[in-house]
Formats: sequence, structure tokens, C-alpha cells
Amino acid sequence: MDEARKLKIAAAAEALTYVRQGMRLGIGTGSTAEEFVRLLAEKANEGFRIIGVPTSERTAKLCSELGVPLTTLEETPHLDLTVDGADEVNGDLSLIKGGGGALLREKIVAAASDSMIVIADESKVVETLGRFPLPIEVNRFGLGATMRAIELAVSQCGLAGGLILRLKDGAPFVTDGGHYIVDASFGRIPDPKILSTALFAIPGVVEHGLFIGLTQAAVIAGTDGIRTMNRP
Ligand SMILES: O=C(CO)[C@H](O)[C@H](O)COP(=O)(O)O
Repeated sequence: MDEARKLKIAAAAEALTYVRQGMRLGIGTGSTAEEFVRLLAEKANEGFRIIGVPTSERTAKLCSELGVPLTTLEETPHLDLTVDGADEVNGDLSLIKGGGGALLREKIVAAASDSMIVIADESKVVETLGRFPLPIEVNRFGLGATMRAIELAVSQCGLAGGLILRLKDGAPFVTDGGHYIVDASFGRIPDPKILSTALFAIPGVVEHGLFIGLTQAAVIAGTDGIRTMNRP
């Protein structure tokens, strides 16, 4: 097994120690979250009682295949804990998420949870968010106008950077919610809150990958071991 996967498993195993009998869980998306699903499935198959809301069709499929019991936010609108990966995490536990395209459901599920734990390897920890391109989920209608409005809004925030429509197999990538994703490369996002407010003011923007104030702890796996970052 390669080192990168070992770190993901180590972070996932640590996050599993936060899971209690009877918990209603939000279950994240991505390769790190999938390691959590595998470990969670082992526990569930041993009789440990949990129920989960998956944050993507991909995670739902894996959970079903492995035997993790699932529910929906219609049946279970209030969750105890969400465990999810991230593309970047900074010192106050603000995140960039959405590299896997699941940001909208991930944010809805995180917001429905009493707490959120991020699992990641050390490479995801940054001083300032923005090295990873920020995913912005947009309605398919009016794409050109929405991209123009995003350009204008980000320049008013003092940011510059290319916007790229995410593609898959040569066609626009479509999210589980039926939207497109625009990836915005800023390099640095010194004030994520200002950018978040500016993006939400654009009608065609459905959601963006800045997760601010949603995470209570980040379990970070490095070659020296595991450390847990708590929100200051
Ligand atoms: O936000 C996400 C999916 O939308 C993922 O959590 C993020 O992309 C991290 O993925 P990975 O664990 O594969 O690095």
C-alpha cells in the first residue's frame, strides 16, 4: 500500500474514535472519506449501530455496497457528526472543498450536523487558502453571464485568477445536483468571508467550496503521526 493511502487510513481511523453508538452521521466524499466509509462499514457489520447520510451518489454507492445503513435528510434532518475530507484546511479550520465535485451536498450535510471533523493528510494544511482552485457550483443556465459576474465580483474583492469550467471526458462536469462547476485559481484568498459574501450575491452561483465556521476539528495524518487541530 502506498504512503498516501496509509495516511488517509490513519486519519480515518482516528476520526472513527469520535463515532458513538446510535450516532446519525454525515458521510463525506473523496478518497479520504472513502477510507472512513470502509472502516465504518466494518464496525457496522460487527453490529455497531449508526446511520449515515451520504454527501454524494458516489459515497452512497460505496456505503450500500459495504453495508453502511443509510438515511436521508428528509427522514433524519438533524445529524450528530459529519466526517469528510478537504482540499485545503487553514489554521482557523476554514476549508476549500469540492475537488470531487460534491461541495453542495457536503455543505448541506455539514450544516445539518452538530459538528464536523475533517480528515486529511498534512499536504492539505495551508497558511492561507487558495492554492487549490476554488470550486464554484453554478446553474447551467446563463453560464457565460455568471462567469462574467464572478470575474467582476472577485476583482472587486482584490483577487485575480483564471476561471475554468470543469470538464469530464471532454464535456462539462455535471454535479449530483445537475449543475456545472467553475474552478477559480486565485493563489491566495486572504479573506474567505468577503469572497464568500461576494459570490453568494451572484444569482447563478449555487454554492462555493469555502467552508467557513463549519468544522470543529481536523484530524491530520503525517509521517510523524496524527495531530488534531481544534477550532480556535
Ligand atoms: O471536497 C471533496 C469532494 O467534493 C473532498 O473531500 C476533497 O476533494 C478531498 O478529497 P480527497 O480526500 O480525495 O483528497
